[in-house]
Amino acid sequence: MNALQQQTRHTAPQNISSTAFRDAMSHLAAAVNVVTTDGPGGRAGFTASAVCSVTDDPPTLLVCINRSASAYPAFADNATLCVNVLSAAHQEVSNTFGGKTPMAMRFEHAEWTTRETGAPVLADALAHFECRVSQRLPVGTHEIMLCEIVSMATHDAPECLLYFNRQYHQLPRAIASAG
Ligand SMILES: NC(=O)c1ccc[n+]([C@@H]2O[C@H](COP(=O)([O-])OP(=O)(O)OC[C@H]3O[C@@H](n4cnc5c(N)ncnc54)[C@H](O)[C@@H]3O)[C@@H](O)[C@H]2O)c1
Ligand SMILES: Cc1cc2c(cc1C)N(C[C@H](O)[C@H](O)[C@H](O)COP(=O)(O)O)c1[nH]c(=O)[nH]c(=O)c1N2
Repeated sequence: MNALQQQTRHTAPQNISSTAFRDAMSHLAAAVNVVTTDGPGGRAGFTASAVCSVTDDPPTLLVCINRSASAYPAFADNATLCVNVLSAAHQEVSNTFGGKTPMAMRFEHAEWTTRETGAPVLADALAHFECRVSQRLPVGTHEIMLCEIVSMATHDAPECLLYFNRQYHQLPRAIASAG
C-alpha cells in the first residue's frame, strides 16, 4: 500500500454519520465571519464559516445558520443582516461569537458601528456586506439565508483568518514572490 493509500480514509455510505461528516468537513478551509443583525427581533451575532457567494446578478451571498443557535430567533425575525469577514487580528472576536458567550456580552469587545441596515458592522472587518434576506430555505437542522447586498466595504488588512482542521490559520494578502 503506497503512502497516498495509507493516508486516505474511505467512509462507506452506511457509515456517513454526522460525526464522520464533520470529520470530513474539517478538511475544508473556510473564511471566518461574524454575522450580525438588529431589528424587531433584537440584536444578535454568531461566528459563521458556512458563508459563500451565490451570484453577482443580483449580488447575493448565502449564510447557513443552525436553528438551535441562540442567535437564530433574532435572525428569523429580522429582515436584514451584516456579514463581517474577519482578518487575522479577529481570532478572539470569532471565539466570542462562537457560542457560550451571553449575547449581550458579545458586542462589548471590538469596535462596532451601524450603517445602512442597523446591523452591527465591525469597524475594521476585512470586508463587510450589509444585506436584505431575500429567501429562506430550511434544510435539516439549518436554515439557508439568501442575502442580497445593500451596502459593502473592504479593508486591505495584511492577513485573513481561515478555519481548517478545527484550527484557526492566517494567510497573508501577498505571498512574497519567490525569487
Ligand atoms: N455550519 C455549521 O453549523 C458549523 C460550521 C463550523 C463549525 N460549527 C460549530 O462550531 C463548533 C466548533 O466546530 P469544530 O470545527 O471545532 O469541530 P466540528 O467537528 O464540530 O466541525 C468540523 C466541521 O464540520 C462542519 N460542521 C460542524 N458542525 C456542523 C453542523 N451542525 N452543520 C453543518 N456542518 C457542521 C463544519 O464545516 C466544521 O468546520 C462546533 O460546535 C460546530 O458545530 C458549525
Ligand atoms: C469557526 C466557527 C465556524 C462556525 C461556527 C463556530 C465556529 C467557532 N458556528 C457555531 C456558532 O458560531 C455557535 O457556536 C453556535 O451558534 C452556538 O452558539 P450559541 O451558544 O447557541 O449562541 C456556526 N454555526 C452556524 O450556524 N453556521 C456556521 O457556519 C457556523 N460556523
